[in-house]
Amino acid sequence: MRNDGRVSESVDQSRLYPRVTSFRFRRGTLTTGQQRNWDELWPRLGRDLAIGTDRIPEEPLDLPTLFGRTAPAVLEIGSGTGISTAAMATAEPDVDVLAVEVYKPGLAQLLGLVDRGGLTNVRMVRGDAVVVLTELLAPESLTGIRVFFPDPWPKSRHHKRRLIQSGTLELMADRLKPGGVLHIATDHAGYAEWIAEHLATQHRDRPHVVQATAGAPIMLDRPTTKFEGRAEREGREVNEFVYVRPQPSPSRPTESGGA
Ligand SMILES: C[S@@+](CC[C@H](N)C(=O)[O-])C[C@H]1O[C@@H](n2cnc3c(N)ncnc32)[C@H](O)[C@@H]1O
Repeated sequence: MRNDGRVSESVDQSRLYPRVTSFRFRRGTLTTGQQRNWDELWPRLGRDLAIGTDRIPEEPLDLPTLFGRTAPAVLEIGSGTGISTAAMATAEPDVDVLAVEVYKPGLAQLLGLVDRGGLTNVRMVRGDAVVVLTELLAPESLTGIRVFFPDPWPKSRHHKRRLIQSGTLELMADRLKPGGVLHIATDHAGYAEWIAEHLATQHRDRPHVVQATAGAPIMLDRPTTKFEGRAEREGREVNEFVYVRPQPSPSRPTESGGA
């Protein structure tokens, strides 16, 4: 597809495109209240991305301008109905949250939660999170990335649609600041195995994440969403992955003692 130079050279583009999307379009009608929220709030809080192969590249986001301040920023991929987004943004007012979702009624619900909660630290994008990562966000711009209950695409022939792939992991790692956290949760055993395998086989000489061993710079407590509640009732284990982008290793002194 494109590479206009904005994408960090360290991310292997050939592993991202061509790609199939990790979502399927779902029709969704807004309730009257949601439509009112959409009309009133979306122009201020949300941004629509074009979808399709013939679209023109998106303008990159300037996070301080978007949020009106400079603060640690978290990207939540596939925010669904925004339950976790709103709860975590409420609990962490000093952190800015960018929620990306393709499902319009979910975003409309989140708009309502943001409005009722008086939240000033949430912004939304309607579109493909891979486009957001590739075109809108700069390398080392995020303190966290949350991927809660990504669609598991359980059939083997659909595994290529899973959001977590080597290329997307590398892209996520590239967009994280050193020390930034990638937090993934899934209730699907097969997807958990897949994620663990992909995390374990990252190229260590390319942007990557490693298992977190110390405290994280953002909260890790999630509220129970619809997906987690159902998993609990049905006896499925929720697997959680908390990984961080390592700090660059300090340059070794040369033999003459210089840096
Ligand atoms: C299974 S739901 C989980 C929703 C929410 N995270 C939760 O825990 O309730 C997965 C969501 O991810 C969204 N999604 C999947 N791939 C996406 C992508 N590439 N960009 C944006 N949203 C995506 C889907 O539309 C769906 O709403």
